[in-house]
Amino acid sequence: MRKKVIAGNWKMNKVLTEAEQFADNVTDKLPNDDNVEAIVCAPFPFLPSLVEKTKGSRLQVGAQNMHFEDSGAFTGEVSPVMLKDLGVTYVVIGHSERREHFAETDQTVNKKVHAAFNHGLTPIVCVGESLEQREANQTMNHTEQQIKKGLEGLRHDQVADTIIAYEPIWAIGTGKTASSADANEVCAHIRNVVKEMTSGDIAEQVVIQYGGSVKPANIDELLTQSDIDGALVGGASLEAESFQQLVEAGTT
Ligand SMILES: O=C[C@H](O)COP(=O)(O)O
Repeated sequence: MRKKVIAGNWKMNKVLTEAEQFADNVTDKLPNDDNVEAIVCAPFPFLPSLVEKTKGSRLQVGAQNMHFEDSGAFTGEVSPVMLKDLGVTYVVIGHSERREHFAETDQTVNKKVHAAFNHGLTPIVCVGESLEQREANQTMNHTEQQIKKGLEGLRHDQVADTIIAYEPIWAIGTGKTASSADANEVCAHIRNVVKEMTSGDIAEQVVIQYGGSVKPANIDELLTQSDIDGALVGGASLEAESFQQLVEAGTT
């Protein structure tokens, strides 16, 4: 059985004291269940403090982006070496907001995914279609291309360890969730693409999350779907109580 992975993506929210308060409220309340992984992907300035505060707890800490180079003249960027050195374990790569506002491409996603594995970080790779693409029936083809290009050149064991987040862009922060059946159909397609790229065994191991207006009220139904193994959650991950409820849902 694949474990459930519930990851909060705080995006550009909170100040340090709020981030620390969240950790203080959540760390000792998470379910003691190996079948669910709880991750919070926070802005860079909060990472050292969150890593410190979550030590020995079930809450893992992730970054929301990184550069693919180890070091160099890249003003304003953060490298995988820096994240690893801090004790960060996960990193979101290729979120649609980075693709839209910061010129992230499948090629940079691929370089970052390789860099993550080279430094012992687990990538959470985001894919998903726009409303226009969905209406033009391009959802399956678009997500397939994003997976093939984003994961190109990985060893099979690395593909197995990759977390894929399917996030239809039109469902992010809009309150519109894909129906659980529609979300599952795309996640199943993504698993099939992984199977074509690797093997049936590897495809069965890959964790595929759904993201887009997930909240405590709708997560149960999403997680009952055959190919949805967790959630990447923005807005509803910001409050400790709501995040905790989302993680609890992963235990059922
Ligand atoms: O990374 C998270 C997604 O962009 C979803 O955000 P949301 O839960 O606020 O819709």
